[in-house]
Amino acid sequence: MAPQAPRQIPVIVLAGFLGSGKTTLLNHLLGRSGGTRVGAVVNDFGSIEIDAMTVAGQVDSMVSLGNGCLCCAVDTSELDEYLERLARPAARIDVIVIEASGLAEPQELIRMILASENDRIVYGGLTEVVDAAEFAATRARHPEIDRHVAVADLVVLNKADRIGAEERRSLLATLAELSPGTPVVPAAYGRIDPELFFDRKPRDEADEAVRQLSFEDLIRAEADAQAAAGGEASGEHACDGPECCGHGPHLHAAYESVEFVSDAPMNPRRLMAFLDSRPAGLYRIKGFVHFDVPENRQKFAVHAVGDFLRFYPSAWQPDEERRTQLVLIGSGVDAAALREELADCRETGPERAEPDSMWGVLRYVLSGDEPGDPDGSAGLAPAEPADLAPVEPGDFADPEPQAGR
Ligand SMILES: Nc1nc2c(ncn2[C@@H]2O[C@H](COP(=O)(O)OP(=O)(O)OP(=O)(O)O)[C@@H](O)[C@H]2O)c(=O)[nH]1
Repeated sequence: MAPQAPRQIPVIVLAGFLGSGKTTLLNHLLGRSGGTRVGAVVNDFGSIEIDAMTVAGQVDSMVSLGNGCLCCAVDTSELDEYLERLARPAARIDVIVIEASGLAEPQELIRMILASENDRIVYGGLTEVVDAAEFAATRARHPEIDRHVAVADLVVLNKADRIGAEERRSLLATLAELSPGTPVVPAAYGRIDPELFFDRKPRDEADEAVRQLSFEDLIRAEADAQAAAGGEASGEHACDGPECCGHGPHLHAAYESVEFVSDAPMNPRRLMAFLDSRPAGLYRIKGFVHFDVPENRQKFAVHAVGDFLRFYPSAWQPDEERRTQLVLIGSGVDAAALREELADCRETGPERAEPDSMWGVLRYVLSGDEPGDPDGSAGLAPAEPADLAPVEPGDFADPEPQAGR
């Protein structure tokens, strides 16, 4: 009897602009993977690997890559090494998910996976997560996003809880136009059916409009782009700069990340003043905050995406160092000034902040009726759509949150 060819492990790329909900979706899938063993490559744009910390502990095997976008930070052979680690038979992984940074070029990742010499893996498709509340503004700033949607095999219209029926209809029509024939799944908190992700049915090869891009397609696309740019095409991707791929600057060329770490606790009022006045270019903030305020000594995960701001309290692990770790990602931001402003938010004296100093923070915490973080990872993936905590009139000395925040 001829030996059976080993089953190939699908490698799925999970992409989407900054803060669209990739980690939330991945956590949802990991919590519901059943017997499917998932390996993950998690790529953080900043050098503090917040996403990796959030996913760790849930995934069966993980490789984390910080400080840059996968599309430029590694080449095919390096990515191959990471995939090799996850695909080794001893790990018994069924599917590998690459969570790209919110600024990565998915096409470059696909190209690298298709060029992989590892015969235990096979490209499994691109899932593009779209932030329903931010998509229109993001497209206006970055028309390149259209290209990402166009090459997707599955589009998740996430944060559907943040938009109305009319906007939802209009977004679905736009997405259908950008990626004809591609399934679009509206979701809140990335709660899609795991079957959709792990067990995707092969596309109908006869249907040109909806079929998955092949390596030849990508080579051809690259050749066309290179020819248009007056250069030579090559099969191997060796990205050496923002303009190198022939289709305009990579998204991350316009962004920088600023990291902030403090062992001293943060003063809640000063931190809220910083967050409420954050510059428009500072699109994304994520991380964990340590407040040493009586009754509020939990670990507070914080997320800002555009105008959106939320805190998610959870318990510190017994052996976890209580410290603040933040990554701020923006365009045209003054990194030194941001670091200085954050340093000024630290508690300096021996006196402790009063419990009522937390009110400004607690306004951005999900209400007590919410099931909260289902996996205990960092409060990043509430199991239900969320409202802000109910606020009694006159409860707070500070003004109400601004619209959208
Ligand atoms: N209202 C609402 N918030 C969501 C939804 N999905 C995710 N979020 C919140 O959006 C914020 C960002 O989510 P993440 O999953 O960290 O986004 P991401 O795409 O991994 O972010 P980057 O890796 O920085 O690009 C968090 O506060 C999430 O709780 C959703 O469907 N609705």
